Parts: sequence; structure tokens; C-alpha cells
Amino acid sequence: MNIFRLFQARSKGFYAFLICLSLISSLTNVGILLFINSAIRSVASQGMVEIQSAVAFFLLIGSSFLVSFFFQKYMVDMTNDITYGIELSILEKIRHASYESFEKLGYEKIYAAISDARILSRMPTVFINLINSFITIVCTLAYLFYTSFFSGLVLLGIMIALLAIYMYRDKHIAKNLEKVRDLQDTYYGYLRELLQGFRQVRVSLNRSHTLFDRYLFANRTESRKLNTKASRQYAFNELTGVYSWYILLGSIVFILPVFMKMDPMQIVGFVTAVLFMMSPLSQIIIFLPSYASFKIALNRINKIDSQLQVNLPLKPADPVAVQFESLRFENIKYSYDTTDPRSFHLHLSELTISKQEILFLIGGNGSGKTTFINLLMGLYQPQQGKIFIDEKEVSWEAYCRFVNNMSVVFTNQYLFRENYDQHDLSANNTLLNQMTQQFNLTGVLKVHTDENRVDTNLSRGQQKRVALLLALLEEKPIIVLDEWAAEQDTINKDAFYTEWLELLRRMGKTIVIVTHDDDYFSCADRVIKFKAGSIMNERMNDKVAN
Ligand SMILES: Nc1ncnc2c1ncn2[C@@H]1O[C@H](COP(=O)(O)OP(=O)(O)OP(=O)(O)O)[C@@H](O)[C@H]1O
Repeated sequence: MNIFRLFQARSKGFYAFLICLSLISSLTNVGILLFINSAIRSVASQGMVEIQSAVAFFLLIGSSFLVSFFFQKYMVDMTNDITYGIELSILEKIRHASYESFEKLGYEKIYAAISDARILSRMPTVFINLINSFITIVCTLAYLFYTSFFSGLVLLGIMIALLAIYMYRDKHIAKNLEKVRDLQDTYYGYLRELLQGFRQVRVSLNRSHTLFDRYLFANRTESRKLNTKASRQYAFNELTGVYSWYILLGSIVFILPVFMKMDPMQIVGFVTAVLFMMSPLSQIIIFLPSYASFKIALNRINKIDSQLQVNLPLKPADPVAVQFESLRFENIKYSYDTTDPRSFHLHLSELTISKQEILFLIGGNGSGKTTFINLLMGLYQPQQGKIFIDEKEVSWEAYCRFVNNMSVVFTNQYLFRENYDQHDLSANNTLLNQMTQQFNLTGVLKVHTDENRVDTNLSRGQQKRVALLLALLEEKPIIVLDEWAAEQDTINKDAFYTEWLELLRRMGKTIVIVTHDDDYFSCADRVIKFKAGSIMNERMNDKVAN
């Protein structure tokens, strides 16, 4: 979205208000200038100021204050609505984004986009100042042209020249700021490595030195250099702008009278006008770096917007088919990168999951089991193939709604701090109590009933058992577990394969498990072996075959 359309799109009257507010403020400023100059003239000619002028002056200020206050209040409300709106729309986009686009984008760019949304909150104020300054300058120039056409022309010429130089220099500075923002993105990436891999970093001096010295510090040093360079250039631009104005002021007072015949009142009027334009001019100068940072921020937000692709709009009220007899995938093809033939390809000519069966997916590392799980969970959309529910072909959208029938525990499952599933965590929940006991979580699972959440400070094995318990509380007919037992001790692992799976089946669950535990392959009804993205073989176990 274009920087100027951003606010208008969210609030129709945005620019009308902006202009009204600026007009009031700038006309007041110009009014003050006129009143002061005419007062000086009155004092010079009559030795006193007219009482009506003084009254009109204070009335002007008073009424302008009241109207400005009203508009300012309105602007503040509107600005906050809009900027928080931008932040919420980024969150909404993330919520609806496909997992593939989310995976490609990475956390750091999302964090950066959210902080960019905050930068945009300064935009209305900066624009008000700009319009304000512009109107003040135009009115003051008109006044100058009125008093002395030639001097007004000279002043206008100087101003245009100054701004042209400033804008030319600004272009180069903005490039450096863009680089700073790129460095910021990579910085967030390294920061994430540090925070997520803190333990590994903490225990290795070499790793710690390399991460800090070669990546984090190097990134910050580069960023500091560029930022300092850009800030110095901006500061220099501002200083030269202000000092050129002082030189101009000196020229009016000391040099102009040498070449032109000017009456003292004209000089006073000129000096007041020039002084009066100083602040608006510096506002215009300040606007340029702000505008550059707004543009960069908005480009980033737009980029995130285009990169986060929506593959399925979520509709909470959509009906989900709870009853199913079979789920069949036919001639499914999925590739991480369709443009690169060397990228991993998953190709399943046929794979069926039947109601209440215990299905094991096995195979070596990188054979495609997790890729299939992501596809099964509707996180990856196959580029080709058909999906059947109860032998009826369904669209991808319909399948994604069906996915709501599945609970999953991923290999690196994240235990949420809050009870987003709104499970009943009270002592009266029989399923919770029964499963806590069954999964050897008595004394381990701590429920904070007052905060309506469970404690997540647990060992990895315990966390996985809690995750399984929470998945069961979802009461969904299909349970998908990716290498769930990998972190369990022998007692829990054995109980899982030999007792809990049967118990889950008796509860009506269909269970799909990715596993490397060869000793327990016999616990499945069916074992499907993956190799290089395809099903190598499929074996029915005796217990079902009989
Ligand atoms: N996000 C990704 N982008 C590109 N390639 C990927 C991505 N994730 C996995 N792959 C590739 O896909 C292939 C299959 O990976 P997958 O995670 O499905 O294997 P797996 O059978 O689950 O292995 P493991 O037993 O080690 O968990 C691997 O060669 C991997 O390099």
C-alpha cells in the first residue's frame, strides 16, 4: 500500500482533518505575525498599540486554541486506531498465513514488521507539522512578496535551492537507512539463535566468541557505523539549513540596506518574517528523514503482507465432519521447491488411514515422514493429488476443515503458557484425572486453577506426556504423534506402546504415529515404511490380519 493511501484507506476523512488542523494552526501563526508587525508599526508611528488589535489578538489565540484542541484530540484517537489497526492486521495475516509461507519468512521479519507498525504511528503528527509548515511558509512568503516583491523572490529562490540540496543529499542517506533495516532483520535472526540456543552458546567459549564477535557484534558495529553516518549527515543537513538561514538573516540586516534603499520598518518586517519561517523550515527538513523511515517501514510491512500467503481463511463456525471411516491420499506430490528438481519430493501413490486403526509411519532420517505429517495436518498443500474422505473426493478447503478433527503432538511440541484450548482444568474433570494417573503425571502435572493454566516447567519427557494429555482433552477422533516416544524413559515408552495405544483405540481414536522404535513395531495394526519420499512397503501386523 502507498504511504499516502495508508491512512486514507482506514479513515476516509483523514486528510480532510489533517488539512483543517494544519490550516487552523498555520493561519493562527500567520495571524500572529501580522498582528505583531502591525503592532510594531503602530508603536513606531503612533507610540501605542490600538486596544482593538490587542483584544482581537487574544481572541484569535483563544479560539484557535479551543479548535486546535478539538482537532488534536480527534487526531490522537484516529492515529491510535489506525496504528493499532495496522498491527492487528499483521497479526490477522499471520493467523491466516500458510505454514509454508510462515516457515520461509521466519520470526525475525515478523518481529521487525510489528515494530515497523509502531514507527508509522508518528506519521500523522509529522504530516500535520509538514502541512502546517508549508502553509505558514506560503502565507509568510505572500506577505513578503506583498511588502517587497524583489526580496520575496530572493528569499524564495534561496529556500528552493536549500531544499534541493537537502533532498539530493537525503536520497543517499535514505539508502544507508535501508541497509540499517536489512541489518536489523539479520540481527533479529542472530538474536534468536542466541536466545533459543542459549545453553549451547553458554557452554562453548569458541561458539560464544564466534556468535558474539563475528555475528552479533559485527552486525551491530556495521549497523552503528551506517546509523552514525546517516545521523551525522542528517544533523549536518539540519545545521547547514539553520545556519544558511542565519546568514540570510544577517544579509537582510547588514548587506541588503547597502545595496537597496529600505525603510527600517521594512527591515523589521522582513526579519520577523524570516525568523518566523525558521521553525517551519526546519520542520520540512526534519520531515525528510521521517518520511524515509516511514517509507522503509511501510515497504517492510507490504513485503510481509505479500510473502505471508493465505492458503485457507479460517472460519471458526465451519462445520467439521467428526464421523469418518477412512481417509485416503491418492497420487499425492509435494515438493519444497517446485523450481528445483533436486529439492525433496514426497510422492505417495496411495495411503489410507482407517477409523480406529493404529498406524505407524517408519523410515530413515529424511525419508519424508514429517513432511507427510505436515501434509496430513493441512500445513503443507500438495501440488498434486486427490484426497478422499469415506471414498468421497474432497477439495483442499474441505480437507483443511476436516483437519479440525485431529489433535497432534509434534516432535518439538511447544507447550503453551496459557490455556488457549479452554480445557476444563478443574478437579472435576474425570478425563483429566484419569489420564493424569494413566500417563504417570500424578505429582508432575501442576494445574494453576486460579490462572486457568498448567505449569510448563517440566522435563522434555514430562512435557510430551502433558502434551499428549492435553491433546486427548481436545476430544478429537484422530491423534497424530510425531516421534512422541523419543524422549520417554523405558517404563513410559513401554506403557505407551503396549497399553496406552490400545486404551486410546478403545476410546475411539484413530492413531497415526511416526516412530523409530523398531522394538514396538508389532504394536501397530499397520506399518508403512517411507524411503526417499515414497512408500517403500506396507505391512499389516498379525493382530489385525487375524
Ligand atoms: N522446510 C524445509 N524446506 C526444505 N526442505 C525440507 C524442509 N523440511 C524438510 N526438508 C527436507 O525434506 C526431507 C524430508 O524431511 P522430513 O523431515 O520429512 O524427514 P523425516 O522422515 O521426518 O526425518 P526424521 O526421521 O529425521 O525426522 C529431508 O531431506 C529434508 O532435508
